[in-house]
Amino acid sequence: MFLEISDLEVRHAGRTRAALQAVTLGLRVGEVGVLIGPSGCGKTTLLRAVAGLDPVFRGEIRLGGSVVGSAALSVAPEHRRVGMVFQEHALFPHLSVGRNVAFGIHRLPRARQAARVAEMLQLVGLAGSENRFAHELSGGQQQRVALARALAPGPRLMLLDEPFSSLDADLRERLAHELRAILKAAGATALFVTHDQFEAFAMGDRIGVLHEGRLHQWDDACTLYHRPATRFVADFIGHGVFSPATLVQRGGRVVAQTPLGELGTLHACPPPCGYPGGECDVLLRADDVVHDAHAPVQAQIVRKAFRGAAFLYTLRLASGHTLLAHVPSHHGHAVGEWIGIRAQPDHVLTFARA
Ligand SMILES: Nc1ncnc2c1ncn2[C@@H]1O[C@H](COP(=O)(O)OP(=O)(O)OP(=O)(O)O)[C@@H](O)[C@H]1O
Repeated sequence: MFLEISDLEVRHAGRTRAALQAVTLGLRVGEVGVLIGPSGCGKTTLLRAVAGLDPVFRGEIRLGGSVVGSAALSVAPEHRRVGMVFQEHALFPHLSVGRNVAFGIHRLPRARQAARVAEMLQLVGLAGSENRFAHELSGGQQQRVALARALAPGPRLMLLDEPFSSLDADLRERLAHELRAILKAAGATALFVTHDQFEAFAMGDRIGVLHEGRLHQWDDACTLYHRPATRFVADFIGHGVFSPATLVQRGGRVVAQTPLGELGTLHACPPPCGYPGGECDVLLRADDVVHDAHAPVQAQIVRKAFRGAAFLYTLRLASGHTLLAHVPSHHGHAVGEWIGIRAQPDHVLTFARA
């Protein structure tokens, strides 16, 4: 691993609760890692600890095999060779784009500086913009200049803290894909913070879900979605609801009795004895619940949200349980209408009752 964080604990002065606890993760050279989680979960603190801006209380941070941060040792931020891009673009408005990008490489001979600036601007899609001024650029262009500036000194690791949060949704999504391509072209290893899971999925080779200072899971997007390690991750990633279920053994297989009927394809499902009396909750995502006019179970549409090809329906069963379903948008059901629904999950995820 190139970046290795083990059992990291970070505490802020005057706070009783640790901002980060027992965080362990690793990134290989050239990988992009993304941290997501609700506001205050510790994302920025983790980046700041890696940069050397917040002290380590317990555990270790290693870069390229050497410890850069522990309770006993802290390599100064400027000696970690880490590049940073933060929310606000923080370009120098009175300097040209070229001078901004050259900021971290002013010790190089002028000709080499100019060549490196041109190379970085080419990489971020702003070739030939050296003489423009920061205030003449759009928000997205300014962020790309900030990225070029951070990449110019050839950092070993790039840290990006919600660099697109001030931009509109469309531009953000496009830039997330572009940024990934730029980081890959530069061969950069990067750790990126966002609270937007679509951005995380677009960017990350590995994604970490943080909650109240603890890392619940560190995995690729597919595993995170299909095999959430905890109830919190299951809830945070993707649209879904927990539905009460009773697991029962029937012959050689386990079935889950739910308000939507019996679910029988329980991949990697624990035996009923895994929960007291087989009573647990199953996660039903909006994609797992389909509209079927012939289904015996009926649900009332409580809310509809247009999502392009599909509507996201919030449904209520006669039992009072709530469900979510993606229903193709050519169906013209009205709010209040009762429709037939069926569960067809690929696999069923079970959790202990909250
Ligand atoms: N300098 C500080 N002094 C004291 N407490 C702090 C300091 N910085 C952060 N905290 C606290 O540490 C916890 C983690 O904060 P952090 O900024 O890392 O969260 P975050 O996930 O980046 O949040 P957001 O998404 O809102 O930026 C929060 O409870 C926060 O209030």
